[in-house]
Amino acid sequence: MGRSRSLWLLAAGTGGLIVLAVGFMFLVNSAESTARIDLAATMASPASEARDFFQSLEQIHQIADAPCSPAFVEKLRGIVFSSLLVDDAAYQRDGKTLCSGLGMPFDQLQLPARPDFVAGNGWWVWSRVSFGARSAQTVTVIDTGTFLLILRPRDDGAWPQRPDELLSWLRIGEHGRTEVVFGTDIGLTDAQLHAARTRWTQAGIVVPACLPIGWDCYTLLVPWREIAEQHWPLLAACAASGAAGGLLLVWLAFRWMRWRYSPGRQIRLALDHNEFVLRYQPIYDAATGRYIAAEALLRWPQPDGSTIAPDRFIPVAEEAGLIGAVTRNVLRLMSQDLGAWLVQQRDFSIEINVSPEDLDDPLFYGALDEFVVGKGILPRQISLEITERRLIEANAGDCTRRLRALGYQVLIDDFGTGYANLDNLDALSLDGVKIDRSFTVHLGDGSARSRITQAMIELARRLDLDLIAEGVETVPQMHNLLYQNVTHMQGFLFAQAVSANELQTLRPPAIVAIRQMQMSGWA
Ligand SMILES: Nc1nc2c(ncn2[C@@H]2O[C@@H]3COP(=O)(O)O[C@H]4[C@@H](O)[C@H](n5cnc6c(=O)[nH]c(N)nc65)O[C@@H]4COP(=O)(O)O[C@H]3[C@H]2O)c(=O)[nH]1
Repeated sequence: MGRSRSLWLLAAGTGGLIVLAVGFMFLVNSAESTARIDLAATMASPASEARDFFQSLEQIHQIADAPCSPAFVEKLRGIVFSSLLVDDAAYQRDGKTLCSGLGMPFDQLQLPARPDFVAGNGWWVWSRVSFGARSAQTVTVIDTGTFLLILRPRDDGAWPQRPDELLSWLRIGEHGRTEVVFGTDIGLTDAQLHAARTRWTQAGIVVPACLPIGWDCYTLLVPWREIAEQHWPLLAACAASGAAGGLLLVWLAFRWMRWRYSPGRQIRLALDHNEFVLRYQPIYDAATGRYIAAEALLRWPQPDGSTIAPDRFIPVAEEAGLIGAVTRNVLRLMSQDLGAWLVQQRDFSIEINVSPEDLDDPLFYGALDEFVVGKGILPRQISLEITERRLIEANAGDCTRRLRALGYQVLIDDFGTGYANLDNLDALSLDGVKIDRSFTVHLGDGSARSRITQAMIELARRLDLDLIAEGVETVPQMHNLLYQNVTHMQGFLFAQAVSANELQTLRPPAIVAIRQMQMSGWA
């Protein structure tokens, strides 16, 4: 996945979550403001009722006429008429009602002997009192000592029964101050209320609201269900985008983890940290009795002292598109290790494994210029080995011709394992072939493979190709090769892959020297 695509997906995922968060904040905000408006509206009604009540009471107290005189009753009636809350008011002395604004028969009031409760200033309050004659209607009666006031029942008929409930609607303060308190407080402290901070609880959003000076603060619980019901389309959209964003991010995180710990990335890091090293396996020329070349073989040392073989990481590098970088790294290491030495040893060459992808990669040609020509190494001192099957698949004739024109040698690696026929080999323009170990191992054992090897050697010779036998492990194998005039050999019989320093001081093993003497008769 491309980097810019990942960034887009990351942005989309984060965007989804932001939409969810913003949408959710919006919902909460809207629920909050709705709740505050509701609160204010709910407050306004009992507050105005309370104000109306006290205003009426004050006006009654201010009537200067003689109690129950026609003028007094006239004024009382006027006050009662203009009040929304007070149904009637009566003057009483020594527990007896003497007159009332509307002339209501107060003796028909069925007031129980004990009031429902006594307010802070000593007023007696009866709630849900009914008239004897009109029992259907219930009212609240407040006895202030001098006056009796009949309060109209609320529209919803919900006059509370208990003093604390009544107080929750209409509290008569000690100094005549009107306070309205709702019973919705669900456990906020005064400090919390005054900070007016919205709280999220399991049940819903708790919205605190305080009325202007002198008024108490209230809380209102807006249940989640209510919020969801009111804003479900927005909620659904937010939830969908949030879920999509979340999934996208989880998926991206998963991909990132896979990338982070992928073998491809480990190889990239190993290249960046210069962790790879080269070992060189010498190639022996039985005709001259000397090592004439060496194959550069990559190794990946691990912190625990072990080494990862190229068979394991080269295919991964190819799959991850890193083989070009690996090959350039090999060229760099080789020129570092042996550049100066190769300038002294003009007859010695190094074989480098390259991948068909390298052949039309301009960076590869740049690396050849930099690490071969640029270090004074002659191009003919470098042989480029390409696996037979891959070379045919890549149809790389033009590239091999170009490389040979530049002076490099081109060899087919693992010859015999692919399907090169005469035409292929001719079209590829090669310098030589390396007989694969799987054939060398059967040399001289009379098997079909052994006969095929003979045929391959014949074929290469007819095409005038150099021959190198890989994987020579035993003296009979060496004999057999010499018998067939194959003199260039590579294998554990001669040497394993060694460091650059060891390569420069390596002597052919004794067994080879002895056999070489015998061989000189056959060659
Ligand atoms: N049993 C046995 N094995 C022998 C004998 N003589 C040589 N070998 C092993 O055979 C392999 C020869 O290299 P290859 O065929 O090019 O096969 C190489 C080559 O295809 C690839 N490779 C190694 N280095 C590079 C590199 O730098 N670039 C690329 N693209 N491929 C590389 O990895 C393969 C394996 O490399 P190595 O593990 O180093 O294994 C080497 C070498 O150690 C022998 O007598 N007996």
